[in-house]
Amino acid sequence: MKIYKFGGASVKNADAFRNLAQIVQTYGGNKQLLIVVSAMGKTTNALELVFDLAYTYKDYSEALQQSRAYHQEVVQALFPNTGNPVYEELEHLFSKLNYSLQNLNRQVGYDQLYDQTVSYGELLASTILHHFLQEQGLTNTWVDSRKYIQTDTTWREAKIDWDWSERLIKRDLPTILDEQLIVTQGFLGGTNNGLTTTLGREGSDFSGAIFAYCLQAEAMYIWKDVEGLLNADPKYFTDTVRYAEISYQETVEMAYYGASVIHPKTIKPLANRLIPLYVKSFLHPSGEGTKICDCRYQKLAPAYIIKENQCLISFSVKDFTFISEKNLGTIFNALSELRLKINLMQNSAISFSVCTDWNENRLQKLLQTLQDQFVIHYNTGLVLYTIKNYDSESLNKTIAGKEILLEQRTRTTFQFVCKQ
Ligand SMILES: Nc1ncnc2c1ncn2[C@@H]1O[C@H](COP(=O)(O)OP(=O)(O)O)[C@@H](O)[C@H]1O
Ligand SMILES: N[C@@H](CC(=O)OP(=O)(O)O)C(=O)O
Repeated sequence: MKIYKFGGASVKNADAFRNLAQIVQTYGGNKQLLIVVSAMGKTTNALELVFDLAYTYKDYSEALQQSRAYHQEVVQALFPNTGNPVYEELEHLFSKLNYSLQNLNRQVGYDQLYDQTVSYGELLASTILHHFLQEQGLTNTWVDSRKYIQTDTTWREAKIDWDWSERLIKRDLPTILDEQLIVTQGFLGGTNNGLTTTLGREGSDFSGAIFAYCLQAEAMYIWKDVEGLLNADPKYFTDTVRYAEISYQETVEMAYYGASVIHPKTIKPLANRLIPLYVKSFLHPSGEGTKICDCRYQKLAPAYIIKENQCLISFSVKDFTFISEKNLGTIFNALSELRLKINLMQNSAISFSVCTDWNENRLQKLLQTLQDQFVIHYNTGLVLYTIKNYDSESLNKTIAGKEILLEQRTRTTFQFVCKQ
């Protein structure tokens, strides 16, 4: 069996849904295929905004109505028969969402309520897709991924209970797949007492990999708006090269450094069971794409990765003693507690610097926690550049004209932080 994962761009409007159905029809077959779908377009961002307004007692009705109208417009274009059950299900989901926004139990905290809200994006998209494929003669079962991907309660970044999820998935899904397709949601998990969790932003690729791992799929395909895994993001670079084949290890490093085409957690479950991952274009589905697998090759074209919106924080001890392992332990603990991920770090005799994603709220908390022990300076509005498999040409071309605040290199990887 295979996994197909379609992200927000693949379901951003009615034509995108039609194109998706065509891909499933042509390449996917009518069984032994599990389809993971994300929220339509930028719906998750829109729901984040709705939730923020509701949580802070502001009027969210217009923002929610915009999202509702967006979904209604797509449904009206896809289902000329207004008697189709999708209409009622869409209304039901929006009523439930509105009800829960009106009755937020703020005592449980922001993050838990966030998950109960933004998860509607995937519930809506998968409901529409289920009915649309059904209409196209692609018989399928809508599966609630929250009942199968079991997690802890680390809201917004839930940790998977692999054994339990595998047992549940293996118990129910293969029998369905023997007969027909499955449509399910990316990004979502569930706790053992029935609450919704999310797996981290852009986490639908990871959901696909979880299903692939548990079902021991023969392959997973992620359908994107690019020709495959390229050596740079075409939004920033013009002369990109597609990798025809690339290793799990190389890909996981690219994703970790910030190549946003694949969620960093996607590779491990696939690599553990040697399941190949294909990155394919939903715009040119017959194109070769990229195969990510356990492979060896001579030399890859340099890969350029950009991570924007970075913050460089430096900690110095107050009494000119050296930065010790004990100091570092204190800093790491605080960063970990606040879920501030280190993208790059460097230490000197009396100071230690880290580059993290910019998050004002978390940074303020970090300052509160550590300012008694360290002198802390920070710069915001920065970019982290990484060149993997660099050579002098790629390096000189990239650093030209940039004001570098910090740089680091190994034999294969060159990284630097500079102003935006
Ligand atoms: N190395 C890369 N190769 C290809 N695309 C990349 C790369 N790095 C970043 N991207 C970006 O990833 C985007 C596709 O990923 P994403 O928008 O997350 O897809 P979706 O949300 O539809 O799953 C592309 O449009 C491209 O701009
Ligand atoms: N909809 C979620 C999950 C996701 O992975 O989306 P996409 O596959 O479109 O990146 C988000 O935007 O975070």
